[in-house]
Amino acid sequence: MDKNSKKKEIRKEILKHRRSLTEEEIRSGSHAIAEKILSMEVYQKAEAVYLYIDCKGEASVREIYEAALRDDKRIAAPRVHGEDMTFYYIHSMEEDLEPGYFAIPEPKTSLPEATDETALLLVPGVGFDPECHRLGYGKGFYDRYLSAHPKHPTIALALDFQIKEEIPSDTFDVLPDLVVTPTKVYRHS
Ligand SMILES: Nc1nc2c(c(=O)[nH]1)N(C=O)[C@@H](CNc1ccc(C(=O)N[C@@H](CCC(=O)O)C(=O)O)cc1)CN2
Ligand SMILES: Nc1ncnc2c1ncn2[C@@H]1O[C@H](COP(=O)(O)OP(=O)(O)OP(=O)(O)O)[C@@H](O)[C@H]1O
Repeated sequence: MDKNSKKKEIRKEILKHRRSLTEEEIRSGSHAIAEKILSMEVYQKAEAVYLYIDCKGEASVREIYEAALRDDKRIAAPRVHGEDMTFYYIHSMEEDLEPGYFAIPEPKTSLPEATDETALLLVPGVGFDPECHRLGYGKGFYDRYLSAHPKHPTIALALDFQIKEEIPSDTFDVLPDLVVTPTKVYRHS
């Protein structure tokens, strides 16, 4: 099977599994992930955190968002423009977002564009492998963003079922520095 068909197959399988999760599974897994990330120096030293607005069974960034607010860090979230993604600073998930690309809440364009090139960037994903290869929705938004903004430290969040033995990789893939799950931290070699 070619690489893209293989990716499609893995994506389909993981998304199917994701739809069967309970709120409680997502909540407890996301809590364990948040505890790990919040204890890391890379979080504690970050002046800003670029997060994603989780939906449809993705690992939740809520606790990290709340901690970052308390810790007086700047917080930014992505908005899709054509093939690209721009981050905007937000103060509140309740007030600063509106429904956007595929109904994912996105920051309003009246907000200031984020300019913190060394912010800690939290990466969403559909699947990962122990070498930190990442499978997304197949549109390449994070690969393109990270190849244009290479200075961010990056941490991907995943529940354990999202880790597969091997995700086929492409030369343009930009791997996150770490993949954090409720039970493990993966770092590529
Ligand atoms: N929470 C979150 N925000 C994000 C991303 C993400 O992965 N997660 N993105 C990362 O790139 C960007 C948006 N990328 C997306 C790319 C494709 C689809 C998409 O095709 N969705 C379809 C099919 C998914 C499915 O089969 O479930 C859909 O929602 O119907 C959605 C988002 C920016 N914001
Ligand atoms: N740096 C880049 N410059 C231009 N195109 C790119 C770049 N990175 C990825 N792409 C394009 O994006 C498409 C999707 O890539 P890939 O299958 O790796 O997506 P994905 O990582 O699963 O999805 P996503 O990043 O949206 O969550 C590819 O067809 C590729 O051509």
